[in-house]
Amino acid sequence: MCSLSSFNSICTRSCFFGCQDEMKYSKARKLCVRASVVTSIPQSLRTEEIQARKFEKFRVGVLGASGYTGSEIIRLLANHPNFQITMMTADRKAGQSIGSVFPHLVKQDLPDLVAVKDADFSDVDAVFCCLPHGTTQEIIKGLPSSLKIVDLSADFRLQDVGEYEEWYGQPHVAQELQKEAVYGLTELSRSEIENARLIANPGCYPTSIQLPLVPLIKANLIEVKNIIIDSKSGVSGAGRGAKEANLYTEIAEGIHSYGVTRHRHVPEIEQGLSEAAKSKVTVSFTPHLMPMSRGMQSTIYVEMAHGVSTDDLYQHLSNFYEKEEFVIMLKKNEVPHTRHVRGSNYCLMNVFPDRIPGRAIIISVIDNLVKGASGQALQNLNLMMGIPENTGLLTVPLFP
Ligand SMILES: NC(=O)C1=CN([C@@H]2O[C@H](COP(=O)(O)OP(=O)(O)OC[C@H]3O[C@@H](n4cnc5c(N)ncnc54)[C@H](OP(=O)(O)O)[C@@H]3O)[C@@H](O)[C@H]2O)C=CC1
Ligand SMILES: CC(=O)N[C@@H](CCC(=O)OP(=O)(O)O)C(=O)O
Repeated sequence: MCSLSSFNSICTRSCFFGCQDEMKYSKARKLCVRASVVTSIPQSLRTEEIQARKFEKFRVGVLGASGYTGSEIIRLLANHPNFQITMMTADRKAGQSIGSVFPHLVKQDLPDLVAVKDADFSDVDAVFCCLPHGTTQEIIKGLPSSLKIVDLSADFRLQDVGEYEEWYGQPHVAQELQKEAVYGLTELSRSEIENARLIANPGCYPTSIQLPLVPLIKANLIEVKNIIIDSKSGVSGAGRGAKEANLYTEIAEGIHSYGVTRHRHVPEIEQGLSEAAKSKVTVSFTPHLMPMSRGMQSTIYVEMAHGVSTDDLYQHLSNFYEKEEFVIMLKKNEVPHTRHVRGSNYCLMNVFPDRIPGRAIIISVIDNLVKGASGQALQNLNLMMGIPENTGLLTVPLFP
């Protein structure tokens, strides 16, 4: 018979099937889920909890289903074996069917969009909250305390409420919930996410930046001063709402910087890097808008610690992410392309030596709507519900 200690290393089908003895279900489930990065657990274990609750799947609500991240949640859940969308909300588009708002989703058998005030939260186990910041806190604070929530907005990402109020220019009206929220950068906080009720899903730029930098900072391989980050995003990052600045004529055939020195993601990036460094880290961060619908690249210029080479950075990141499903170090010298992650939950990265001795250039790419938003949100909800983290997320990128 297999023991708990043998589970700790790797969960294989054969070891699991031998393990029918006195092991506690929840502990086994957590260990298996952690190991699911390597291999998946048997369906029977996952469905046991669902069957015990007398319905086939966990019932999920999508708040803000008529927006871009909401529609990505719907797309990803279309083939998810354990989640069923039972409620979807919209604001201006309340009352409409999802097929009329998003024709590519017309074949999904889903309820019509309702206004949040008309949504029945007693009928769902978990919600994805895909609403604008500000609106989100107001709505989440009124939800039943039993609900699991993955919030894609920025409302619960900053631990320091004063910093939130300064950068977002509005008061925080759900400060108790802020204390409960867990920052959901999945690969870096698995155990906290598994036990969380409310996840603050990271911003797209902070995801692409922290995935390479946090492991390097924790290992003292790079200096934390003089970090320069140049990021580029597709236009879907700005949401579906009509804005003059996002018209085709304003975006096509050119690129431009925005939020120079004052983008709202600066405190979020600095919060994550400072926690890794255990000291205050400040960065130079400039985002750019690209004439593409989705995709994001961060090019990061760093100074290496004394005696450290780019090979050391490469080796450390390769080892750190070796067993991860979604974070991939490319072969040496291969350049990450946003086109190679479109529609997928992957983050591709690589490290290059700068011409200036002692400096390195790190490049990471994600799809802003997937690993930068809805894909990571689903990764987190899978973990929170005890489902293998990659479920519903093994979509192959769209190419070309
Ligand atoms: N787009 C991206 O790449 C990323 C976005 N995020 C964050 O995720 C959240 C959603 O983003 P995204 O999907 O792009 O945004 P969209 O603008 O595309 O969608 C917003 C959604 O919220 C609804 N909504 C707007 N105002 C209200 C309100 N007052 N009350 C209730 N519902 C409302 C809209 O309904 P209707 O359309 O019917 O008016 C729509 O369904 C935002 O907080 C964003 O910052 C995070 C990471 C990446
Ligand atoms: C291209 C574009 O406009 N991108 C958005 C970032 C999207 C995002 O992650 O926003 P939240 O932090 O608000 O969730 C922006 O720069 O505001």
